[in-house]
Amino acid sequence: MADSSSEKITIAYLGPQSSYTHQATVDSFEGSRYLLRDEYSIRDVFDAVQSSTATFGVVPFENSSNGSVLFTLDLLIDREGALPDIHVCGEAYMDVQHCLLGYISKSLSSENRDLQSSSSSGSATPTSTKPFPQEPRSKPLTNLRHIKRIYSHPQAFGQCEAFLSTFLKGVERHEVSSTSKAATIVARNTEEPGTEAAISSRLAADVHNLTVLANGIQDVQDNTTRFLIIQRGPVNHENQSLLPKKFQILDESRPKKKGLIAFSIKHEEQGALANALLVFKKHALNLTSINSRPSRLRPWHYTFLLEVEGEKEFENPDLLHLALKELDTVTEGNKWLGCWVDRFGT
Ligand SMILES: O=C(O)C(=O)C[C@]1(C(=O)O)C=C[C@@H](O)C=C1
Repeated sequence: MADSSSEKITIAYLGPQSSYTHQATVDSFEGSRYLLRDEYSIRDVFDAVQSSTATFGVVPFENSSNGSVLFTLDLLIDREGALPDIHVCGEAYMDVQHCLLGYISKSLSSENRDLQSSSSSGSATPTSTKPFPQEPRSKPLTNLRHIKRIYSHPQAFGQCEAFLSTFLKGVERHEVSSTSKAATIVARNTEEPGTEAAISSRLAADVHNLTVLANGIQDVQDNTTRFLIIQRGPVNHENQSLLPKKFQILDESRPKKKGLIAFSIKHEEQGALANALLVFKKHALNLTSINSRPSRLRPWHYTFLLEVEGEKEFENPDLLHLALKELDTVTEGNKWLGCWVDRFGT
């Protein structure tokens, strides 16, 4: 699995540099034996690992306040069969504190002592669908009246709703491939500086020379994103040595392991989903999350992505094999998508 072109082990991540995924990758793969390479999209990270141009990939998986990253779920489900060898071999958690980045408008700088824009009272506006809207956690550090467009990753927009609907209500939103991509777009617009802003990290402000117009703008203080590390081929004891020690499945300091499996069921059969879930109960694999995505085989038919945790099954491939064989009898099809060390709380 080592890259033939060099001695280094290539890690592909969702870039450009200073994305949250980049920061999670730097934290996970320390040391000179790793070469970190940014990719344009989550799909590109999967493709790089599937085609072995990278040994491992790092992608966002879910956020504690805004839920699953659908792009990643869909690529794991792999409806077109283009990513048959992708397996998850690790996870990483990162605290995500979003900032609004841009430029302070020169024409409004004299008004900046009045920190709230005149069009905002600083309170979220009640609507019929949200009669008691959440109040924003932070206030702008400067006047935001000059901002006409905001760029960010869809996940980040979802995590900053209260701030946006209070201080940047009605401002055009542009979804881009990552928060750091958003920062590069804003930094490159030299024609109308000040009219664009990005939701991105403090690190991105430093890297792209942007001003922090507001910080901590996410809806909840404790905002964590979980990232997955992916590799080509199944996770087994032999191919663990390329991973940093903290991710190696035999590291006894963290005995709890997690696993991921995709399956579909015959929806028309009564109890089909319950029967599939019972297999995991029987084999002492505790279910920790379940996601469903349209299978696109027929309308209203779903593929389920199930995350399980346990100890002995992962240590013993025969026991796991037994559980999967049993699952074969109650599902329409299933795929084991890897297992890894539980790193929650590290
Ligand atoms: O855009 C980035 O910086 C990313 O790394 C992606 C991503 C995500 O998809 O969840 C990662 C962390 C934050 O939750 C927001 C965006």
